[in-house]
Amino acid sequence: MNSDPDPLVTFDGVSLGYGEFTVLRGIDLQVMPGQVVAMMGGSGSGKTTLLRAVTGQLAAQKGSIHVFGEDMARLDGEPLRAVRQRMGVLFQAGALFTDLNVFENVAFPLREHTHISEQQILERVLDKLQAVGLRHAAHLRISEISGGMARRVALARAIVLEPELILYDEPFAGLDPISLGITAQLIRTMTDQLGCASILITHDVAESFSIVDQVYLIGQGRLMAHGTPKELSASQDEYLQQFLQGRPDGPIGFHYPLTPAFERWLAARRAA
Ligand SMILES: Nc1ncnc2c1ncn2[C@@H]1O[C@H](COP(=O)(O)OP(=O)(O)OP(=O)(O)O)[C@@H](O)[C@H]1O
Repeated sequence: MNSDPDPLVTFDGVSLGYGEFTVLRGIDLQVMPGQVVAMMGGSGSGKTTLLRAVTGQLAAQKGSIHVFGEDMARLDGEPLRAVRQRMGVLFQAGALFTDLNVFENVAFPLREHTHISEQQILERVLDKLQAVGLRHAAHLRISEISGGMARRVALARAIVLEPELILYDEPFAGLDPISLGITAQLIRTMTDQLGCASILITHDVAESFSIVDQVYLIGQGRLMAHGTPKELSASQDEYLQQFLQGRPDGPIGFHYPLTPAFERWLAARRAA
């Protein structure tokens, strides 16, 4: 009997981009149940683009993407919605509803997507708020909580449907060192408690390396490195070391790449 679990996400030779612009080429990756995986790379390297491909907002230009065993290129309408419902997504801004209190914000997906009773909603929401340390803040208005607390409410909302996969877009951005450490630990414990997998986009090497199982580093339009934090830290690769140490000079470029679209725009401007 083969007891290996199936991957939740598989990219096989994937190219991604917008129109004629290809951002990433030849991406192979796998996310297994129980794993926390970091997608890292410089600004504009394509991390958010990768996340959009996982949610099915962006189709592969080449190669194949499977999520929960489903070929994303073949899904739309109701089957695509069903796949998305198995994911929790935590966007950078968090986007809480300011006219609802903490409890109602977290209850929102349950009211939208399930038919469970008010009593069950109450228990489920309090349980998730407990997990992020905010059970006793359930009654507060969004204007009454801090930015760091708002992130945790957004996290509780992202997990309230008990997803099999959670996607985090820069969960550490703008957090003070303590909130940052708490958020990182929460991502790890949420993943372990729910038995799901988590993918996080981040620039934060120290914090993410302390909690993730796998790191994918993208740059120069491709996958530059992949491995455990320990493997990557031990690598002698110049690009990787520049990224990990945050050095300004090295093979990582600062300039946005030249594209035919820019050349056409400039030619038109000059001709005007
Ligand atoms: N909707 C879009 N249409 C066209 N180009 C886009 C679109 N979204 C992103 N891009 C381009 O794709 C490239 C990758 O962008 P992406 O947002 O994935 O980068 P990122 O790694 O998440 O960056 P950052 O860390 O700065 O948020 C950039 O060059 C960007 O200009």
